[in-house]
Amino acid sequence: MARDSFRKSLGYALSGLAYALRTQPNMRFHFGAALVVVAVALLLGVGVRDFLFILFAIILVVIAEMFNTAVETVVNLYTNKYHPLARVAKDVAAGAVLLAALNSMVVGLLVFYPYLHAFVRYWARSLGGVN
Ligand SMILES: Nc1ncnc2c1ncn2[C@@H]1O[C@H](COP(=O)(O)OP(=O)(O)OP(=O)(O)O)[C@@H](O)[C@H]1O
Repeated sequence: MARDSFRKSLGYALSGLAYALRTQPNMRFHFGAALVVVAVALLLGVGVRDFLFILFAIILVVIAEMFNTAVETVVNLYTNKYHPLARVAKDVAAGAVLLAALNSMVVGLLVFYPYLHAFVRYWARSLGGVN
């Protein structure tokens, strides 16, 4: 019984995730960017802690985007006419996505900077440039 109910809930949750991916171009962009970032992190061999920071930042953006989609959907269900509160709800939800995205950029810069710096120095040195 409990297992059936868990399976059903999991199905609903996965269909919510699939809906967001299918209908939200931003969500697809976040997923694409996340794949690239994870691939670069693996290529550079970042440490486990740094990898976790990156993972948390990525997941935070995806979660914010999904709540944004949920808020937009509920607002659209309620009204398709202009309403100042509808604007506030959508703008606040969009603001959450923006914050999560800015956070992921800062995390990415802080985590990747030493690796990219070392990488650039290595190539510069092997090309006989900067020491
Ligand atoms: N019913 C409404 N009343 C008032 N303002 C609205 C309403 N619907 C949307 N807006 C304003 O338009 C902006 C964009 O709304 P919209 O629903 O197109 O979101 P979006 O971010 O473009 O959606 P998507 O993620 O699907 O691209 C909102 O952030 C809000 O400022």
